[in-house]
Amino acid sequence: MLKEELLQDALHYGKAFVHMGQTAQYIPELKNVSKYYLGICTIDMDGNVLEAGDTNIPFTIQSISKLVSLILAIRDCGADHLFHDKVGVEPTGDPFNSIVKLETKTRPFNPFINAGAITVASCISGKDSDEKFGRFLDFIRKLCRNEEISLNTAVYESEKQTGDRNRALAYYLKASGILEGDVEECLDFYFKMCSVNVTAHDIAHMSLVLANHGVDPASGEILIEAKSAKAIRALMLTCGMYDGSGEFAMSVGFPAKSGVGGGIAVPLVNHMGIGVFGPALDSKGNSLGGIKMLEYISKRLDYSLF
Ligand SMILES: NC(=O)CC[C@H](N)C(=O)O
Repeated sequence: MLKEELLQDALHYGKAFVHMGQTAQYIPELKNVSKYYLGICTIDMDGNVLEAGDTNIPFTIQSISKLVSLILAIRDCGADHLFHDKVGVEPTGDPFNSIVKLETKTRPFNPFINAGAITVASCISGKDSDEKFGRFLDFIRKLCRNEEISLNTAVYESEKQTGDRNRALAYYLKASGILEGDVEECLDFYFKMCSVNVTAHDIAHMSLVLANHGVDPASGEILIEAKSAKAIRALMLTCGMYDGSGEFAMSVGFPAKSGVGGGIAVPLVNHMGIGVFGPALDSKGNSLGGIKMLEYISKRLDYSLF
């Protein structure tokens, strides 16, 4: 049984590693965040919340937003079209912002690397970036059960100003015929969705919905089709921690999705949702303290998918 004491122990364990990581250096606004924050929140199927550390500090969702945009894109253009014509479902073994495979393969390997997520963003319905982002916000507020979720304008502007690598990926995808529509509108939406402020508690709730096959256990509302929730959990396991996914599967054994803001979302099927925040990142862009806390919990509970 998971108890708050165990989360406190995990926090204590994770904190010992934080000094070895650093905040995302390529996004100026994220560079300035203190790397010493660390927190973990769990919510079970009955709505019981356990927390330790910095669970109410807002941070930008970054790549965890790729879960939300993927659900919307599946809804808007269908899983068959999306996974057949636009993005694959295979891990790359390359960093999240890599461009190297775009020339040899027609579609991005998976929806979680930046090239894949930018493609997915282009598949979401909406006449422009504002309309797409409005739909994104409505949906993430439901997934997190928090009406207050909003854009961190400073981070959005910082990303937009410095996102030339993402711009390069997007224009390459446009030239290959994978990305359709206006590239700048698509990128604007992508930068916005990555720059939404959330807390570890919000991420725990989103993970809970994924763990409960797409249904919000509190309201009974179906937010994600069960089939999509299953596909997304599978993709989280194989690609959610980028080129660190294999190691994470071995050491922790849970499906997870990280973001360079320091968040990790972990849905434990039929059990609970976990949300982690720790902005000190490892060399792959995953939360260092966050991974250590999850490793600790997985070992102490002897709970892993494998
Ligand atoms: N891994 C991440 O969280 C990357 C997201 C970030 N917004 C980027 O595009 O580079």
